[in-house]
Amino acid sequence: MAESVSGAAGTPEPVLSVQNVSYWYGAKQALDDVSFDVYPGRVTALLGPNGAGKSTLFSLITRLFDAPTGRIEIDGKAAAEWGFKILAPLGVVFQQPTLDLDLTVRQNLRYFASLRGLGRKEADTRMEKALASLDMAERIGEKVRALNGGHRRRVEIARSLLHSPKLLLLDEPTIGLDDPTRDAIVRHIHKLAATDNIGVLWATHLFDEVESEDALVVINKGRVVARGDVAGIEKETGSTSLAEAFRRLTGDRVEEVAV
Ligand SMILES: Nc1ncnc2c1ncn2[C@@H]1O[C@H](COP(=O)(O)OP(=O)(O)OP(=O)(O)O)[C@@H](O)[C@H]1O
Repeated sequence: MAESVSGAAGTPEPVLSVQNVSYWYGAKQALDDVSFDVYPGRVTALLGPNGAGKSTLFSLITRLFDAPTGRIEIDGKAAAEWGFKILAPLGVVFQQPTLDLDLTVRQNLRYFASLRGLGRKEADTRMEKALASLDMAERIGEKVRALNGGHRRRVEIARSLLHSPKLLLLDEPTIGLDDPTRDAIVRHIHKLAATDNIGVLWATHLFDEVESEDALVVINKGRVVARGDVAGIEKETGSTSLAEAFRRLTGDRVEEVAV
């Protein structure tokens, strides 16, 4: 299998590098020798069915869990080198919403900004910009409880961007959203990756959220079963669509694919 999702001359350094990571919950192995890189300015889709190990991987990258084997580097440095600043380069949107429903959008974002050490003036400027880019500027004074699911997700995405992260981690961010809202979020994140040069790791089990220009890591039962670009993976699996490739790769007879 190729060693990285890209490899062309002039490729920038990865903003996230996951190298030979395995993880066990007691006797149950959740990840088995997982390796891949995420590059700035591009979305890397981490595609896998339920139970594949995507959330476990996110917990390791964000240091909720310690990886007993392998190495994870963010912006060229392992956790020990980052020390207490480990979360500085990371923006995270978890699967479960974490906004305070009884606070306004502004209060939620200000609270998070102060946790990240941003001053009030700078926080307000950044929050207005992030909300405007998500078409949410006029909702800033509303309580989160009054927003629908799609708008709450947009607020969470805006919050994850306040401190200008280099790496954005999204764990199934469109769960429970209708198709138009889902499409809008997918489009926005792709645009954001390119314009702000952010490396995005997007975990999903929905292959239609993957765009043709994305880097792709397919994970199944804790193992990376394909890694590369979408067209290459379709070709290597003898498939005419990503849906077909995904079915082949995550069916009972899983084979490794080098692209
Ligand atoms: N706390 C835990 N204790 C034991 N096994 C666990 C625990 N959490 C997850 N697992 C198992 O580890 C494997 C990977 O789970 P994980 O939640 O990382 O997958 P996932 O791809 O994120 O799936 P989902 O989208 O359903 O959350 C699964 O087999 C799951 O049952």
